[in-house]
Amino acid sequence: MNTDNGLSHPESQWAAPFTGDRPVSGTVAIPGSKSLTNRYLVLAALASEPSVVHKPLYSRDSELMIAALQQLGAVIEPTGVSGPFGSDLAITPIPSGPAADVHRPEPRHIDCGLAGTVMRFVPPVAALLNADTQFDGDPHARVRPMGPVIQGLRDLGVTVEDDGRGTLPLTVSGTGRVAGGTVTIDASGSSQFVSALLLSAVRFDAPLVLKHESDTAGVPSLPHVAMTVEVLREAGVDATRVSDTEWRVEPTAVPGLDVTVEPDLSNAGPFLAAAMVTGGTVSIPDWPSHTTQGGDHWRSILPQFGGSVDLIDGVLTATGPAQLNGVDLDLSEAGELAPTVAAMCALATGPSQLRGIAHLRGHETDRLAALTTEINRLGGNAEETEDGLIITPAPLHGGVFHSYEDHRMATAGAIIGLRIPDVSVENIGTTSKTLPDFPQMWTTLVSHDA
Ligand SMILES: O=C(O)C1=C[C@@H](OP(=O)(O)O)[C@@H](O)[C@H](O)C1
Ligand SMILES: C=C(OP(=O)(O)O)C(=O)O
Repeated sequence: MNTDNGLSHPESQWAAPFTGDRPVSGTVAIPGSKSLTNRYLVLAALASEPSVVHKPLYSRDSELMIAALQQLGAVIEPTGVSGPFGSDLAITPIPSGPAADVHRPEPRHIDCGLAGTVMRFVPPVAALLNADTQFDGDPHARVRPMGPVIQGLRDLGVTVEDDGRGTLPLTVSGTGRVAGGTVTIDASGSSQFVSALLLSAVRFDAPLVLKHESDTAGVPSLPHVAMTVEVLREAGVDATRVSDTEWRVEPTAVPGLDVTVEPDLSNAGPFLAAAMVTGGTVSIPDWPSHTTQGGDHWRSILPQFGGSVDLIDGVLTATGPAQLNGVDLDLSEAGELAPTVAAMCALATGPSQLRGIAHLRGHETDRLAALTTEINRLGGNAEETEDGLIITPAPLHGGVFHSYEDHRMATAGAIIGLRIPDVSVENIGTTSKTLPDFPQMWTTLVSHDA
């Protein structure tokens, strides 16, 4: 069995651990949610008092968010109180008020990496400063859609310059204030366009009424918008979901936050899938009894593959079936689970159809194309539809599973490698986007004798 954690050579191929017929069983503690960590950081930076975020995620996406907010004037430091995944964070907010800088400072530069939360959530924060802020990121970040954030800010009176493609790179020229008002955007490409404007609206001059209008589709990943509204409301902000196409946020002097980040339930997915595809049993502690994370959908998804799921005293336990069923799933509410689901479908005994995820073409990579190519490269039978994938059982064989700089592609390859010998994942280090310890955690779980 391979025990190289792959981190020493992040560009190399990582031999995925293969278990043969042995069930994978064990307990895996999962670090904090990317989505909650980055929302809390943004809101803490916009608050009117210092905040503490307990159990934050430490990963490339959250570190990019910390660096971005520091560029804009927030002070973010470890408190010195540490848990298993790192220190809690103390955040002193960005100084508020119009023209906080008497002399307009030199332009600031923000690296978004490939983080959707950074490239979407931070430009509206920059709009609140009396400064120019330039945003850019990884090569693939330059094709992820940004148009509705740009248009929304322009409709609010903010000057945003891009090269006309509606993507990074772009420059936000803030004046120190954003008026607020009613704005309509097409958020069918990403729920993050909605969350971005709602979060910064706490510091707008007047209430924000944000509407979604589209000829093609509704807002995907609605639980993530619900998460934004809940994070705002828990912080004392008057934020309202009027409908699935309209939200309202009142400007509020946000008191300091004292919040604890839940484990990342989407990142629990590959470990639960390990139980599912090998007929094993995997438990995840600290599963929240109430959550807005889309990853809570595992509780309804895994039984459709034939597995069983129990949530007892905050521990979620999944047990895999003798043979995986195919599934027919609308994943529009939880598209970020799709690569993990697709890996299970590729190992299932019946055909599967995944629907409602056309917007995955704008994720870290075009995930529908990437999953189709990589599953078929290993002998599988996957095809793209207009809004998803059809995956039909076919005998798989070993080979290289390419990750396209996408953490969830890399973990999908690892799942398939549990059951198919000689699968290598190219650039397993890309899992550092949200789960830097993935290779070590995976190897530890898979090597564990139940
Ligand atoms: O707001 C967030 O934290 C996220 C929203 C979703 O984006 P999309 O609506 O673009 O799928 C999700 O897929 C992404 O991983 C995180
Ligand atoms: C789509 C994802 O990330 P991002 O926040 O970069 O959009 C994801 O993590 O699956």
